Amino acid sequence: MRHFTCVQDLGDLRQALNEAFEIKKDRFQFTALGKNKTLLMIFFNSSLRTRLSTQKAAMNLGMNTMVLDVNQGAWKLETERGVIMDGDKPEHLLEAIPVMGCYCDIIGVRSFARFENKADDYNEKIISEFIKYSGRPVFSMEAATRHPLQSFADLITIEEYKKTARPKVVMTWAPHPKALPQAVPNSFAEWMNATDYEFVITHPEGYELDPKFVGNARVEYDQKKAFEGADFIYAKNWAAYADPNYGQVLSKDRAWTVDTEKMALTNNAYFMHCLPVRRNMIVTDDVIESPQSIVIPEAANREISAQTVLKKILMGL
Ligand SMILES: CCC[C@H](NC(=O)CCC(=O)O)C(=O)O
Ligand SMILES: NC(=O)OP(=O)(O)O
Repeated sequence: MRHFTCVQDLGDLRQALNEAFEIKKDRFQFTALGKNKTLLMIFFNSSLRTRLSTQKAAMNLGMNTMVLDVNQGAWKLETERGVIMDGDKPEHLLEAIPVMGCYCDIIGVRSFARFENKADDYNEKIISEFIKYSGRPVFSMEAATRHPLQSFADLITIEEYKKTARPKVVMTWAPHPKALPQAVPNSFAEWMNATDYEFVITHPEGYELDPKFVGNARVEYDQKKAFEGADFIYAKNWAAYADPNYGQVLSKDRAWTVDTEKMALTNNAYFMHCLPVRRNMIVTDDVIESPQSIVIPEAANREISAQTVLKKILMGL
C-alpha cells in the first residue's frame, strides 16, 4: 500500500482486520520492519489521540518519529499559487512539502476542512499536494473529508464487541457549539457501508451528508425511531454540508443529546465517539460513564489501526 486516505486503499477489508487482530496479539512482532525508517507527522490542527497513537504505532514497528505542528514553530505557509507573497507568510507549501519529504520515509498529515472553499475541501487540496509533491507515501491523520485511521479503529472495535454477525449501527448527529468538519461522519459512513452491517444515519433536516458517503445507508430524521433496537450508537457533530449552508451551524438543539432515555430504546447498545467529546452537548455524563460506553477501548484501538496501516506502507517501501 502506497498511500492511505480512505477504506479502498486498504484493499481486502477482512484481510486488513485479520492483520489488525494479529498485531493486537503481539504489537512488537514487527520491530525490524521500521528500523532506520522515519515517520514525519504533520499537524495543521490540534490532536491528542492521533498524535500519541500514531507515534506509539511507529515506535512499535521500530521507526524513528518526528512531529511538526505547522502553526507552532514552522514558518506560516502560503497554500495558494499565484499569490504575491508580500504578507505574513514567508514560505510556500510547494517548497515546504518536498523539503519535508527529504527528511523522512513516510508522511502523516492532519489538515481539517477549512470551510472557506467547498471545492478545495472536497477535492482534498492539501493532502493531495503532499501526495503529489513529497515523493513519499502519505497517510491521512484526518483530512478535509475523511478520517480513515479513526474509522478503521471504530470498525476494529465493533468487530470486537458485536454480539451478532450483522449488528445495527446507528450514527447520530448531536449538537455542538462550533462548526465541525464532516470528515469523521463521512469516513464512518464509508467504512460502515463497506461492511454488511445494518447501518442507519440520523440527523436533523439540513444536515444531510454528501451522498457519495451516505451510500445505501438509511437516513432517519426521527432520532428515537433510529435508536430502536440499535446495537451500537456512534455519536458525532458535523456542520451542514449542503449548499447554501456549507460549514454552517444550523442547530444546537440539545434534544439531540444522547441520554439514558434514548439509550433505553436500543438493544442495550454500546456508545461510541471518536473523542474529544463535549459532554452534555453530544452525550450526557451518565451515558459516557456507563458500562455500555466503549469510547476508551475505541481510542486504544487507534494504536492498532495506525500500526496496521504503517506496517502495510513499510512493506511496500
Ligand atoms: C477527531 C475529531 C476532530 C475534530 N473535532 C474537533 O475539532 C472538536 C473541537 C471542539 O470540540 O472544540 C472533528 O470533529 O473532526
Ligand atoms: N479521535 C481523534 O482523532 O482524536 P484527536 O483529534 O485527539 O487526534
